[in-house]
Amino acid sequence: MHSDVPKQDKDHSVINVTGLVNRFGSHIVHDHLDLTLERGEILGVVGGSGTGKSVLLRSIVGLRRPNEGTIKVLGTALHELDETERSRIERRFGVLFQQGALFSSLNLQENIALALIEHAKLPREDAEHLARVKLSLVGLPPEAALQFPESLSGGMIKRAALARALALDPDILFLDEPTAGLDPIGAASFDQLLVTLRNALGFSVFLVTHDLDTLYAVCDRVAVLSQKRVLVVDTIDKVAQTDDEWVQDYFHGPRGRAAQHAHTASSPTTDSPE
Ligand SMILES: Nc1ncnc2c1ncn2[C@@H]1O[C@H](COP(=O)(O)OP(=O)(O)OP(=O)(O)O)[C@@H](O)[C@H]1O
Repeated sequence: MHSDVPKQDKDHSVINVTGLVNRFGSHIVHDHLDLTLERGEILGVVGGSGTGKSVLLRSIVGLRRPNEGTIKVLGTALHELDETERSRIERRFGVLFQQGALFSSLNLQENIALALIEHAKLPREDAEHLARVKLSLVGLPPEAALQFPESLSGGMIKRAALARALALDPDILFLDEPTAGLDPIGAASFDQLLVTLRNALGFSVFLVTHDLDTLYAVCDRVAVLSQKRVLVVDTIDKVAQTDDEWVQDYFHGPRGRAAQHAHTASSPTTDSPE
């Protein structure tokens, strides 16, 4: 599936993290961590619990100011910008947090329109029209536009949250555990949707996940966080060969082997033209 990656310009990475340090009191989470997200790629970020995946994501999207280091997003160092300039760059991000975070008092169309009214200053009618387009983009039926989050399945909520993250046509999509809580069929269908949209729209994806099936199905590269840094970042097959205890347990334990077999078995079918 990842053979379909849009053409990448290796000189134009969209995120450059250099020498990142994050600490909470005496607890050092990141110690001079470096990482790059290339234009158009889906980068999976994995690591044991507490290795700092979410803190890294929050630092990059500007929700946490790092103690040291530089984070360049789309060529600009975020933390050097004033509020107005930063929000201009941040509009080019789409973020989907683990807890979907749709407003329960708004229907789906209103949830998505809100971002368009607030940030793109669209009139309500245009915003709601565009919201319906986004909902259909993520595969939701027209009638879902008027439904409220509480009446939807977990899979539909994830899709609606993705539609909202895509509302402003982002250059970079940040996803924190997007398939958590979905059954395997719902998760596989979300993975497929993500690849389809990335191929069609060309955005870059920073994906934090524990889901091995997702890693095999969607990621062009995988970064492993360990010992306060990026231990390795490469294609999943190369990462899986890294001589590290956590990597070996993760990729070659029972779940890792099952995910790899499932991917190998499905590859010829998914890669062949329809
Ligand atoms: N606001 C905070 N105050 C203090 N410590 C924090 C704070 N946020 C995160 N941490 C600590 O930073 C470390 C990294 O947390 P983070 O949530 O990024 O881990 P993670 O890799 O995403 O873990 P998981 O896979 O379990 O979600 C943890 O030890 C956590 O307790």
